[in-house]
Amino acid sequence: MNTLTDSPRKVVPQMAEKAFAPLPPLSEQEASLEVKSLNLYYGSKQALRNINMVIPKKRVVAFIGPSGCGKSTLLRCFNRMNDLVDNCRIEGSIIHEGRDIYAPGVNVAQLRRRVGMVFQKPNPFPKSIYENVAYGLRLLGIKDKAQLDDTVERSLKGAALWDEVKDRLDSNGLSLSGGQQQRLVIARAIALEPDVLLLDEPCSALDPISTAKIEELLIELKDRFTIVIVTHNMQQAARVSDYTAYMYLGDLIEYGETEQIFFKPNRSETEDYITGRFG
Ligand SMILES: Nc1ncnc2c1ncn2[C@@H]1O[C@H](COP(=O)(O)OP(=O)(O)OP(=O)(O)O)[C@@H](O)[C@H]1O
Repeated sequence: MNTLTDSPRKVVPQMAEKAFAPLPPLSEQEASLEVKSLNLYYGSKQALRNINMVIPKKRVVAFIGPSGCGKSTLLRCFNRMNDLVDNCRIEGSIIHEGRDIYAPGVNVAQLRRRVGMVFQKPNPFPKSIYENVAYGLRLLGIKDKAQLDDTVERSLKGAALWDEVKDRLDSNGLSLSGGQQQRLVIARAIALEPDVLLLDEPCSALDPISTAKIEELLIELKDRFTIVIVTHNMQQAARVSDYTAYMYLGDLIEYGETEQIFFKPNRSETEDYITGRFG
């Protein structure tokens, strides 16, 4: 039985063991990702400590915390990007669609199609706008022109970029502005119809107007996708996320509804960070 899809249940965010007060249930949402007793080491250095959390479906979850606290490391665990790091060792499990993504035999390429990723610096391929979006579909063997055209258009519309590029789909993706490039990369990711989108500081290289467009886009996209975003910008976390996780030195210090984390944190460490007394 697929426990995630067959048995709707309350999703209760679990906190680091040393967290003081239990949080109320997040909602009646189903879980998209469930992290269980996750420890991660780079060589002998432990970068994540006993992380337990549930990421609910079709919500935006933000990871915040000072530099080096493990936000990107945790994000990269969700599509096994840390597998690419030589001396990285992981203990514990992450359940996605009822399966531990770290179990033997998991097809990592397939996992990465279901759990797409957008990086800090926009990284379009040096190809046309059209081919950037069609790229993953072609890798899947899709050749039908009408199907490709349709998916490219839907994905560019989904990424709020269609109106700006529909007359120049043959132009190189690298000719777009930084903000447009980031939306192109999002279009490329959603063309594969993932169920989770991971974003690692997607706006840190963008101007405020482009940032605002991406933020609006994320709020629209959560109707279709589960979104996990790492951000240094606390206002951004407050604006776009439903749930916020505060991390410090590899620990998940507090995780809960964004409003609660920002206005009524349970932990003094969270409050110190949110109010700028620390970090
Ligand atoms: N490939 C790696 N090899 C060794 N140590 C690493 C590697 N990547 C990250 N680390 C270390 O793991 C810890 C967590 O890093 P991570 O990049 O996840 O933090 P972060 O919270 O995302 O930081 P930032 O906000 O600065 O991006 C840091 O101490 C970092 O130096």
